[in-house]
Amino acid sequence: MPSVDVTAPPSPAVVPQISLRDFDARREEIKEQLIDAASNIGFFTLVDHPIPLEHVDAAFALAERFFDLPMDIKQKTPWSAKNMGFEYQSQVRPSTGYPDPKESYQIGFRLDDEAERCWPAEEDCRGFRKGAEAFKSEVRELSLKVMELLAEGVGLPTDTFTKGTVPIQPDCSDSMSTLRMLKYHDCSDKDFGPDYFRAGAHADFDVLTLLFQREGQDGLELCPGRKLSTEFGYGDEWTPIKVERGAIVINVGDQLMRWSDDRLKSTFHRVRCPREGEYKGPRYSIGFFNQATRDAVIQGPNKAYPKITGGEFIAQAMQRNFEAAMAKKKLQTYAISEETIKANQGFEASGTGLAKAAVAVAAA
Ligand SMILES: O=C(O)CCC(=O)C(=O)O
Ligand SMILES: [Fe+2]
Repeated sequence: MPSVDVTAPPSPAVVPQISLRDFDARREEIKEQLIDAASNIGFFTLVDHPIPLEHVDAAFALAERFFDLPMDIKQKTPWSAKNMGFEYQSQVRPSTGYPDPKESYQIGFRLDDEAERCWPAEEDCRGFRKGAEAFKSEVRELSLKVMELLAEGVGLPTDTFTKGTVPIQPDCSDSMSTLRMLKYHDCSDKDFGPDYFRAGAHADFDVLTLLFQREGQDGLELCPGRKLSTEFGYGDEWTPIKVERGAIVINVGDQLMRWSDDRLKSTFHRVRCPREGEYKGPRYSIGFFNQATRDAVIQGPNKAYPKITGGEFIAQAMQRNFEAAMAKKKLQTYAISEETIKANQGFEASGTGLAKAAVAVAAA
């Protein structure tokens, strides 16, 4: 009998590309392709979608305009626990134990005073709010289409995920969904070695993530969860997702995995640092995170898990992440700099709520 070599590394995953061409006529076919990709790998790219390239370029230009501002101006709109505002090197991943070397600015859907104060003043960043709002709406519009097909495909009412992420009208105060502009720091003249990541391995907490990347700024890699044979995939084979102009990378998050009774897979991914000979300048990306509203009740068609609200789900995920980050204490690979600690001072809350964890671990 032939023996099976269990030590052989798994073969790299193939990330399916799905075209939305002739959407109305091909709706059923596209639904099947989405379900197939989401069930088998949890990641796919979307092409022939309605978002014009110029709009994506304009959104990246806005992101650059914002991130180029002096730190004290950016800190006028600090991140709030409602998932909006600016943070700097404060997102600690349990897989690494150090904060991702990046900064980000998040835009939510809430319409209250707290949301209002998260916007940079017009005189600080001309045209930012108008442009970012327009892009956010456009991306949300597209994500609705995808989420409707995914809901039908797993046997739930069409509007389950769309109603459960951003209530359409009129009150969005419950929303945790967010458009997030990201800038990973310049790595020129630095050599971090193979164990240092721009974004440490993680799975997203949300329902569905849409990610825009820029050509020449690669680094995103994925490792489907079922192939993870070691903690966070160290030593496993990771599949790079090369940036392709116009293609949007989409992935299933943990909330959708639970909402589909684990049929759709939330897959581990990470952003590696550039290697010698590769472009080492900053990397920009823009993610749209469809997150369940605080009160949305998450339960799959076969009721494989008890009901949980979006709010409870996130609270539990944050707690797990916090504990894992504390347990990891891997800060020997990366000492939090004075600059980071100073930059985070005065923040009411920061990053994913894990900044305190970072500082606490640094002090331990
Ligand atoms: O910036 C990227 O390419 C990936 C970002 C990501 O995975 C995240 O923010 O959850
Ligand atoms: Fe992610």
